[in-house]
Amino acid sequence: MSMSFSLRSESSIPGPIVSRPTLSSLSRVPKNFPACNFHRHHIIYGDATSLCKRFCGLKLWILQRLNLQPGPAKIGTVNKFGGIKNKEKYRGADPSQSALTPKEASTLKLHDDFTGGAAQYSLQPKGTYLQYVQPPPDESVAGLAKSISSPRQVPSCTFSVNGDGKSSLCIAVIGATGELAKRKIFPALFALYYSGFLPENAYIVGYSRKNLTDEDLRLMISSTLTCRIDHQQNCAEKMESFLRKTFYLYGGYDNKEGMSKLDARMELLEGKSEANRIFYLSVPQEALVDVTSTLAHYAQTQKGWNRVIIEKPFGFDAPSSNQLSQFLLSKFEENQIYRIDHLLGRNLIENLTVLRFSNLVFEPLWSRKYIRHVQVILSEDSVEAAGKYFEGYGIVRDIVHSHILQTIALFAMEPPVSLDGEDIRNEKVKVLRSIRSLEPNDVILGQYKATSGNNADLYLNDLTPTFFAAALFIDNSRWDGVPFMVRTGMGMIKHRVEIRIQFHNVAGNIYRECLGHNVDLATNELILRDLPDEAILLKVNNKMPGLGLHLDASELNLLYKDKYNAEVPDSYEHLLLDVVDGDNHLFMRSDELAAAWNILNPVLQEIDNNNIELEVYELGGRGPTGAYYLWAKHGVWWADD
Ligand SMILES: NC(=O)C1=CN([C@@H]2O[C@H](COP(=O)(O)OP(=O)(O)OC[C@H]3O[C@@H](n4cnc5c(N)ncnc54)[C@H](OP(=O)(O)O)[C@@H]3O)[C@@H](O)[C@H]2O)C=CC1
Ligand SMILES: O=C1O[C@H](COP(=O)(O)O)[C@@H](O)[C@H](O)[C@H]1O
Repeated sequence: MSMSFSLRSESSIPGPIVSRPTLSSLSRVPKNFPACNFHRHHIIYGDATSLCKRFCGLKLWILQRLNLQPGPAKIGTVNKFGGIKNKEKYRGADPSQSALTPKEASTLKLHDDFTGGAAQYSLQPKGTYLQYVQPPPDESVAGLAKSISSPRQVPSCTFSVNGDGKSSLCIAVIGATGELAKRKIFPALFALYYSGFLPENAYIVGYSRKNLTDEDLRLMISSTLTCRIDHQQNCAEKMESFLRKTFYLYGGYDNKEGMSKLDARMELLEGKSEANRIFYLSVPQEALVDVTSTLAHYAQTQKGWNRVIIEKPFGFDAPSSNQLSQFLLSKFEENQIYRIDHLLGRNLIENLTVLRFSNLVFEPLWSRKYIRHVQVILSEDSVEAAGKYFEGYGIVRDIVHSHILQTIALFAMEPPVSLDGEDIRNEKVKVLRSIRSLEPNDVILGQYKATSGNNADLYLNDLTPTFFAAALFIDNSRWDGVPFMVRTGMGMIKHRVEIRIQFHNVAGNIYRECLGHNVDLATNELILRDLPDEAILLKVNNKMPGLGLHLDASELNLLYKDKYNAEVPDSYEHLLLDVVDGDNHLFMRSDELAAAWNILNPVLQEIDNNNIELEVYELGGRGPTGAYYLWAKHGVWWADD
């Protein structure tokens, strides 16, 4: 039997606007929204040598690159926007090498410098309009253009240069030709633009090494922009205007010419008013050091704040990650750095804190006194990620280090002083530092079995785990002795993301005769589910109707799709908006990163030294049987898939 209950708030929520009822969004909901006032705030079938080249080589390479960089030279001081105040200093000593001022840019024929000889702009006398002239087709993009499905032509356009005194926002997507940019970043930016979450004077500038034009980029991304089912009004128009605000520049990642061109282009768009910039570094790790150093010196604005988004993986292990962090911190202030793990942009994650800290009924139960164990489950039915950087990294580095440990930190932290990002990060890092280093015998690692019928991409080296299960313990007074059972894998039976909290039995239960050996009846369980079907479920006992006394374990069920008639925004959208807002609570700070590596280090060392055998499991199955034994060892019963 299942019961449903509805968590209706006092004021009913108006229609489609409610795209993201989360903590961090409350400060930006439209005025008519009834909200409270927050302070915003492989097994290898190949040879081991090539494996080692790939596996260890990258790590060494990164370290070498890091060591080769010139010493720390953080330039300028950070202003209240997190931006660097003294631009002259970070531009470098030779003024003749510095980037163009808007004035210089306005007199420049942008023909070659800005578009690789493809597009032309001309500045009108008063400096308010640039005329964009459609470039002739460029052979270099013929292949790319062919690959574009149903391109939406954007006509030649004019755009207004920001001259109205309002602050502007330029979002530079570095690695703009990549998969991530195409599939996730540009669509998320469009969704934010569509919903009015980007400032009026927002511009998007794609940057990469390929010789493309503005128009090429627009064609490329236009096939991936979509409007939500519940947000369809003026969709085509909005796409067009978004594309008009989108530009492309090509250049190297390691030279100041490229980054200075980027800076000049953004200055031209920004005009004279306050200008803020976000740099989304959607490039492989190999390119990160080059990009960040030149970007820090040549592409930051001094007319507002600069924020840098760094993609996973965040290093390879503790030493490489620490070095990378030190390097980044020699170029940027901590509060400028946003390390993104898009899985943390899910509704479930934000709900962890909302549920706990905005209800009276959960927080008092949130400790070892009432909670027997917690299960954190993230299984993917797909193996899509296997072809990417995943090989050589594996699931521990890819998913456990950031996503799982961050989830546990948010779940288990003490109440933060406020919703301010730093207050939350202060609490998260305490949890991470209290988590006991993982003992290899408390860990089950597995790898899905690729068979001859499978795509070659699925074959991984034998040091790449695709399944991880472990019991983690937080050695602090709140959580002492409570096992946090983690299970995450690829190529599993079901796509499932949930947190299950099982409570202790009722002491001296006067209904024990009615419970028998039914564990469901003996235990209350709170399930926070993201996939499939986002829901909050609470298992409680109740009396079945009728004569006699029969207890039934029922679920109080808040099923999101029934309750909210709104599409859940993509997690990139959520997190990008957080960056725009300067809300960094879902992004890992350097000390969190280091603490997380310390937990995993013993296991990573065993994997890297080839001391742990990966248990092979069938694709589409339930994963290694060892995980069931591990669960049993800790007295936890397996929540079935
Ligand atoms: N895709 C995903 O789902 C996920 C991605 N990530 C992270 O985001 C990054 C970007 O992802 P994705 O777009 O899929 O990656 P890509 O491999 O597609 O790289 C993105 C762009 O970076 C440039 N690039 C590629 N290799 C190099 C290199 N060796 N040196 C310099 N530039 C290079 C290319 O642009 P050009 O040649 O035009 O300069 C490419 O288009 C990944 O490396 C990873 O770190 C993290 C989690 C998931
Ligand atoms: O960050 C990652 O996420 C994907 C899963 O993302 P989703 O949005 O498709 O659920 C995962 O496959 C990949 O390994 C990881 O790096």
